[in-house]
Amino acid sequence: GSGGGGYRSSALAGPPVLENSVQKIDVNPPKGTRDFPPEEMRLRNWLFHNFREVSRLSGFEEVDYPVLESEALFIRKAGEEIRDQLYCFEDRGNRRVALRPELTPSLARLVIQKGKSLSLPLKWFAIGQCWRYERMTRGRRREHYQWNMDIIGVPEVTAEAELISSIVTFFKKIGISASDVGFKVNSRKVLQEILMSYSISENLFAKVCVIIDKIEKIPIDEIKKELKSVGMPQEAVNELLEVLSIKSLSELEEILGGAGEAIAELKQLFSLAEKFGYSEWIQFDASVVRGLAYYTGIVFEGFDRAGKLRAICGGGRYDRLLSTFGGDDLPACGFGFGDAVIIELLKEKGILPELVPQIENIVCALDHDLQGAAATVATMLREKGQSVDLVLESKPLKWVFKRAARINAQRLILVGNTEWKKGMVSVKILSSGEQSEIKLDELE
Ligand SMILES: Nc1ccc(Br)nc1
Repeated sequence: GSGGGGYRSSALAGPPVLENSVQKIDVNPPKGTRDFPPEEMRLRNWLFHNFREVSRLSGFEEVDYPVLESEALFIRKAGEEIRDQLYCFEDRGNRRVALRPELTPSLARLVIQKGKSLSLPLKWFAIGQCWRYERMTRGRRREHYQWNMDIIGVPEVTAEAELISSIVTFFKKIGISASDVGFKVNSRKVLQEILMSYSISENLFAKVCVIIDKIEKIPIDEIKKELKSVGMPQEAVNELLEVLSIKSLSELEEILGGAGEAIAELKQLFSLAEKFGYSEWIQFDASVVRGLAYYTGIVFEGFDRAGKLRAICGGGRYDRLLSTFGGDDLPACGFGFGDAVIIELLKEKGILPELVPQIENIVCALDHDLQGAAATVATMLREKGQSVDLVLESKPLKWVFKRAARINAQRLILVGNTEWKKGMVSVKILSSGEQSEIKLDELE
C-alpha cells in the first residue's frame, strides 16, 4: 500500500492495516456548524414543538423549501450583510447556487410558482436551517434554524398584529413574560415620507434602511458618511436622524402631520395590540428599521429588556418582494425567529427546561436462550404503543439496572425461565421498587 498516512511506524507488525487507510479525520462538525447529540436534540425538539404548537393555534400551515436555492433569489443590491455573507457556490452543473440565508425569498418563489391556484390569505409557517458564510475571524455560527410565520394577501395591519400575537403566545408558552422581553415597533413609511418630501428617488429607500439599521452597531459619523455616499442631501440626513430619535407616536404625528399612512398604521396596530391583550409587550421606536432591504411598512423586533442579547426575532411588511422576482405583487408580512438567542435568553433567566429521555419499559432476557422470548415481549408491548428498550445482548443485572436508571425507564421487565414456563414475566416498577409477576396477556 502507499506510504505515509495511517500506517504504523513501529517495526513490529501490528494487525493488518486496511489498504489506503486515512489519517484520523477531524471528528468535529465543519466550522460554524453544530451537531445535535441526544441532549441538545431534546432541547431543539422542545423548542420546535413550541414553534409548531403556536403556529397551529394561529391556524398556520407548515411549508418547507430546499436549503439549496438559486443564488439569484438572494442577489439584492442594497448593501445588506445577509448578501455579503451569502453561502454561495457553483455546482457541478455550473449553476450559481446558495445555501439559503433566510426563508422569505423561497416563500415568495413558491407563491409565484403556485400563482392563482392559491386562495388568499395564505398563512404559512416553516422551520428551516439557514446559512451564512462569515469569515471565521468573528467565530460566529454559520447556520441556525429559523421559525418563520408569514401572511400573504392581507394589506391591513391586522396581519402584523396577528403575527406579533403569535410570538407573544410563544414567549408566554415557554415562560417568558413582558418584563423579560418587548417588541420595538416602527414603520418604514416614516422614512419613506421623509425621503419623498426631499423628492429622493425610491431606489434609495432600501439602501437607506440598510444603513440606518446599523445605527447602534457603527459610529453615527459612519452612518452619516454612508447616507451621503448613497446620495442623500445633507439636510435630509439631518432630518432623518432627528426623526429616528422621536420617542412617541404623538410626537411623530406633530413632525409628520396626521395625514400620512405611517401614523395611521401605527395607531391601528397599537389599538389592535390593546384588543389582543399584548399592549404591555410593544413600544413605538422610530429608530428600528431592521436590516432586510425588502421591508416596506411596519417593522418590529423582539428584544430582551436586560439589554444583554441581540434581537430575539424580527419581521415586518414586504409588499413589493414578489415583483422583484417578476411576479405580481401581493401584500405580505412575516417574521423570522432564530434558535440561538432565545436559548441564551432562557439560560439567562434560568428557565431552560429539564428534558430527560422518556421510556416506558426496558426488557431483558435473564438467559441467552430467552432472547427470543424477550423480543416477543418487546414486540407485544410496542404493538400496544409502549416504548421498549430491549436489551440486545447478555448483560449482568447490575448493568441492566444502571442502564434502566440512565434512560429513565419506568418499568423493568425480566424474562426468566421459571416465570416464562408459566407464561409470565417479572415486572419491577423502578420508581417504587414494587415487583410482581404478570401473565403475558395481562401485561399492558
Ligand atoms: N442569515 C443568517 C444565516 C445564518 C446565521 Br447563523 N445567521 C444569520
